[in-house]
Amino acid sequence: MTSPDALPVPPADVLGDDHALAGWLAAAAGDRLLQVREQGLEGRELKDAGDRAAHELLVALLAAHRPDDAVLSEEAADDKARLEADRVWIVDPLDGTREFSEPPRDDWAVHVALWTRGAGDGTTGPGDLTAGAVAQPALGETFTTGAPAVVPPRTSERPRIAVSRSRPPAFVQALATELDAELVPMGSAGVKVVSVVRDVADAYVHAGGQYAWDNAAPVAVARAAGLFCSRVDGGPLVYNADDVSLPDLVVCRPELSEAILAFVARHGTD
Ligand SMILES: Nc1ncnc2c1ncn2[C@@H]1O[C@H](COP(=O)(O)O)[C@@H](OP(=O)(O)O)[C@H]1O
Ligand SMILES: [Mg+2]
Repeated sequence: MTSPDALPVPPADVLGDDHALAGWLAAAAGDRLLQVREQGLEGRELKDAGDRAAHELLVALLAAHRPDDAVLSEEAADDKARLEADRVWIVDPLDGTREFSEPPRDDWAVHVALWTRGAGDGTTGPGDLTAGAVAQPALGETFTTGAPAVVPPRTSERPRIAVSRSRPPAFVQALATELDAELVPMGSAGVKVVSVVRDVADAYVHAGGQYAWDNAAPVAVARAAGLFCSRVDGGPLVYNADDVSLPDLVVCRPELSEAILAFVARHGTD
């Protein structure tokens, strides 16, 4: 257990700003995960210790600083109170748990997103994401909606598609062939989205399974940076739905969305 007196304290200017708080929370959990990685654990023990430590820290900090808000975390039961709440933090305390347990890999992340009732244009249900942050602690980087990243000019003429390292959807290989694209396998949905923000990749395409916590914060950060985000059928990404499954998405430079969605419309994702 994280004892309350071991909790880091957010600076005053962070407390009043959801964007800043999301970034500070993700970075704080990332620092905790870097400490856990130094404890000499391996394999399943290291994965479990990381998941638990980051989850407990985020839940304790949210209880301390946003006591009226609901929380949906990968590492806790979904009590559905969130469906009546006006504000819901959607967190994945450790995304890319597998890669976290394989030092010195750096492709793992902390995701913190805020969903707010009444936000959005009505296409994404009763509310939408209003703040978010993705920390990539092993790089010492945190990307937030508060200070949206400026996506640099594209350095690769040939599109680079970030794809799951352990569960790449089969259709993405055919998509890459059609677009004359290169596949870039890596762990963590957050790291793949951040790789598009950083011009390490130009698109992230996934299907076959994922949950709201895997992509909420990455999508908040990607939208703020001006990237295109949708389901693979072009439909909206809906958060804080009853069903936490959100199995597919496309995040890409805007100029690639048409070709990717057209491929999926023609060939499906089987
Ligand atoms: N087919 C699938 N079904 C369920 N979850 C999936 C999945 N493919 C990827 N994910 C989840 O999405 C996150 C990123 O996966 P990947 O690294 O393979 O791209 C991981 O989250 P966690 O590490 O939080 O479990 C992983 O569990
Ligand atoms: Mg995850």
